[in-house]
Amino acid sequence: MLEFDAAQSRLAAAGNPPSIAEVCPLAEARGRVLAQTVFATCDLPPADNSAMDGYAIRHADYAPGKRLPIQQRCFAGETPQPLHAGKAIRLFTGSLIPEGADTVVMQEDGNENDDGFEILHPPVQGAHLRRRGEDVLKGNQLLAKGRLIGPGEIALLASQGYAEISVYARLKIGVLTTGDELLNPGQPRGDAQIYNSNGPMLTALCQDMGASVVHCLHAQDTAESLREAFTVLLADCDLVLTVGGVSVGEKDLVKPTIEALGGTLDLWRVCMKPGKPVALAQVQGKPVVCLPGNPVSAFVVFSLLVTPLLRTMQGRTQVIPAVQYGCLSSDRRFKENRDEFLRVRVAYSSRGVTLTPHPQQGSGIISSLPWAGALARVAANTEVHDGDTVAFYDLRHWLR
Ligand SMILES: Nc1nc2c(c(=O)[nH]1)N[C@H]1C(S)=C(S)[C@@H](COP(=O)(O)OP(=O)(O)OC[C@H]3O[C@@H](n4cnc5c(N)ncnc54)[C@H](O)[C@@H]3O)O[C@H]1N2
Ligand code: MOO
Repeated sequence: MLEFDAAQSRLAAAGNPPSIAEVCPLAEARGRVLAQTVFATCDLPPADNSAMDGYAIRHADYAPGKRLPIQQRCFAGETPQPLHAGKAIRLFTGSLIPEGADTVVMQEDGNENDDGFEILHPPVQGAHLRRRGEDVLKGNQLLAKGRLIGPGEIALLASQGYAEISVYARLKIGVLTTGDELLNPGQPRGDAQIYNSNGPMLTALCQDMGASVVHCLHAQDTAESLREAFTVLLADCDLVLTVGGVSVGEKDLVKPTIEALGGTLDLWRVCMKPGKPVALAQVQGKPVVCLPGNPVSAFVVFSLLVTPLLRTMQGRTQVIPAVQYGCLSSDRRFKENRDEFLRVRVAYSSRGVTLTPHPQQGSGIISSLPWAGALARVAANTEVHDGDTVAFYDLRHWLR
């Protein structure tokens, strides 16, 4: 059997980073991946400015009980006059600091009348100033190529005046489901049929990762139907994910079909539960990953084994998210001869992280999927019980 971590590294390396970049408006860049390292175009803030609504003074002008006449009222966006000795300039949060001023006094720390501003508490020199360049210096690196763009990255890029940005082309994925027992939601169902849930699930998982699902096809369990579907998927997509039909059953035709298309396929027995049968193929220069058909197995294999490959192919530099640790809370004991990935709920408290497993851990229990927030790992041949520390994979990190 192939160790779980070895399978994960092998899959992470099974595809190439993208070579095509495109220009994307910043407003549409969330979830895209930077194709260029970005540098600061200006100091940030671009000039010294006030962090408070208050008064700009020279610190040396302060004396208890003294009033400083107001020389100017200067709003954010206006240009202040140079500050005269013995005067104060009224300013607001974001107002530029006048030349000659070295301190801002908050309005709450004094009072203003027609004779000027009286300061009630001795001010600290340099207080409430936001210095030019204290955030970012012009020319410094802002964000590295390969970075996933989220709201924070967008804020930083916008603050530097970037209206558009170079990102990698979206990864194009094709999903292929197999099995004659399956039918699409919306159709009337016969007794021996079940609805295809893996197709919509994998589509949504890929979309959450920022990829584009170009096709989600269903093939009947015949060589011809499979070959037809593969031909379309390989022509239009960078990566193909198939689900079902790769284990040991008599109708498992995925492997021969891939071989007939000139591909090579390695069928792995990964030391993980759920998710033992996983195959990796290269067909016409494109990776094809075959996931086990049981819905939970497909979900777990996608989350932990396939997402690193997606991130590699998206050009992201961080392809394996962090693994965290928490304390198991369960009246059951767990022990398997494969590494077991339990669907758990995660609770954070001042005492630490608690992981509560779903009561049903079978690989067909679809109702556990919207319930779970993480996958907790129980090492093979190791018994764990209530209170034990185990590794867990938080799906908020692993599925983005
Ligand atoms: N004799 C053995 N039988 C099985 C073994 C084994 O080692 N020896 N492994 C079991 C494990 S573990 C898994 S996982 C499955 C994997 O089988 P396949 O990947 O070939 O998948 P299928 O047989 O096609 O389907 C399995 C199961 O999942 C349902 N399914 C498939 N596709 C969908 C879909 N799109 N939507 C909803 N449900 C789907 C399918 O109806 C089956 O119930 O093999 C075990 N058997
Ligand atoms: O590997 Mo199967 O995926 O245990 O259900």
